[in-house]
Amino acid sequence: MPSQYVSAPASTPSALGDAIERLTGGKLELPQFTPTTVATSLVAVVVTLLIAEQALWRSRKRHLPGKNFQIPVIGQFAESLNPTMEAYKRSWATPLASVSVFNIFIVIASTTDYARKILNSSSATEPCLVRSAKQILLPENWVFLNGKVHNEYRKGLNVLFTPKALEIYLRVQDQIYRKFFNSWLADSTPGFQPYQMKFRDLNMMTSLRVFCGSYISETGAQEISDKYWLITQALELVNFPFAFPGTKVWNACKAREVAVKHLSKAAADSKAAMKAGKEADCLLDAWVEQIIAGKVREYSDKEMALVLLSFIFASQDAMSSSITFAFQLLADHPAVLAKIREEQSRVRAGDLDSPMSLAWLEQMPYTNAVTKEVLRYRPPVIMVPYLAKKDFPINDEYTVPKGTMIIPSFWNSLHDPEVYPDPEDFIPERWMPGGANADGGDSKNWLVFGAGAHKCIGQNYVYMHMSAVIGSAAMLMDWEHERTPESDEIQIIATLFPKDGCRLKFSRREQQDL
Ligand code: HEM
Repeated sequence: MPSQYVSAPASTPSALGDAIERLTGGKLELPQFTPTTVATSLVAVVVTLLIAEQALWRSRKRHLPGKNFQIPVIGQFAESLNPTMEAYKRSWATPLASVSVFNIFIVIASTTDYARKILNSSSATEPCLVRSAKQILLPENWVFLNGKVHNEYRKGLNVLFTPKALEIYLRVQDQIYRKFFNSWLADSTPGFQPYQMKFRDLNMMTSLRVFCGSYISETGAQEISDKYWLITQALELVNFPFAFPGTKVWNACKAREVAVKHLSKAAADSKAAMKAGKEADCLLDAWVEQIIAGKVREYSDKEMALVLLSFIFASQDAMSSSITFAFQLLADHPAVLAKIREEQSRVRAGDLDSPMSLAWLEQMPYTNAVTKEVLRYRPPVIMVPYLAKKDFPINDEYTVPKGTMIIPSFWNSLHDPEVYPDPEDFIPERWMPGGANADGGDSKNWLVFGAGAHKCIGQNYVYMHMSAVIGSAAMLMDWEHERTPESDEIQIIATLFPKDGCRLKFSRREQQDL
């Protein structure tokens, strides 16, 4: 049997030497590796790579607007670190634009038709969120599923947003709002304070209590809320590529570990309580109720925790942004606030103690119109990064190359004067009978929640949350806004916020004002 390994014949070196000598006439001259030749070769390699990089950029971008040359290696990384509305608006000035960051080729699409085409082409595109999202949310999280398996998973989660479930959440929400309102009213700090982070806290506590009821302790909820900011900070369009200790992504992963620990325990506790016959009073309970009834399949504690994490991840920044702008805009538009109060007084008929209900909300078209207008005027999510899974012909002239990050952007659609007259003005009346958008239906420009298979699953909860918080605040409190030169400037921290942090002062509304 031949051996598996064969040694080289002992004669090989001398045979090779003989052959070389015959070929070179005995004069073999090896190149001289002087420092100069090494340096010259290195320069040649680097220059070739740099030319190739620029050539690749040009070949991908073709005729699309974008810089003619990119900064080697990093491209437009510096700009992506501190995104500004002015820079974004420049990139939305043409229907398609192109940028490159760390050689990630990015196409930005800013018309309604292109945005819809990208969001609805699930065979060619899929959400890629920002690159850090997979590290933070964990690759097995359902939000990274696509196609049929994503649809199936999502169907199972729809039970969490039925009117019956939303009614339960509304009761929880009202308690949290009142707790926060009271703490703001009790704050004796003189003058105005930035409220953006306080709205964030309100929103995080509302989410945690709506999702987990009392299965998370006060300290646990506070711990998640405090650490969650680290996750937001890591959501840059392009992060430093490695999650080394101390980097934003590393800190965010640590924050996620804490959150998942608390959320998994909450899921286990809800299962035990519901089996023991408890009445559902939070999202986890509503979910377990459906599981026990056999209407949806079993989910492990970790799986439920990751779904809740995805909800917090998807909602926290966007909701905080909208609530911040709602308070600022209402202070700046006292006539709008007065109309909300008039509607609230009428529907509540003087009852300020009962929590808001879905039936009440349905009778508050003006408050709901304000919610819609806040979302349109300052859409929290101005773009969603998608990935071209294959070459994707976006129009007859241009095919987005496979592997491109392709970003549908929503600002232009929501500020389109053809659809929303005077788009730069805050006009809730446009959604009321007789107004330009009175049909209230989602026109094709209404991209606040995206479109297609991954359209926001929480949108009904968003409308309800916004209208409930605005309505209750309007009845219970007065507030003033300190306008600064930066009040109308927009800062982008994953979503949009007023640059000065929204400086407000709250006071209790006297009974005779009601
Ligand atoms: C003002 C608040 C919110 C805004 C503006 C918003 C907007 C969006 C947008 C634009 C998308 C991407 C859609 C697409 O790719 O086409 C999205 C996805 C998503 N949103 Fe929201 N969202 C908000 C609040 C919420 C809330 C409160 C929840 C959960 C309770 C939530 C859960 C999700 C989830 C899970 C996804 C991914 C859905 C999927 O991949 O199937 N969002 N949202």
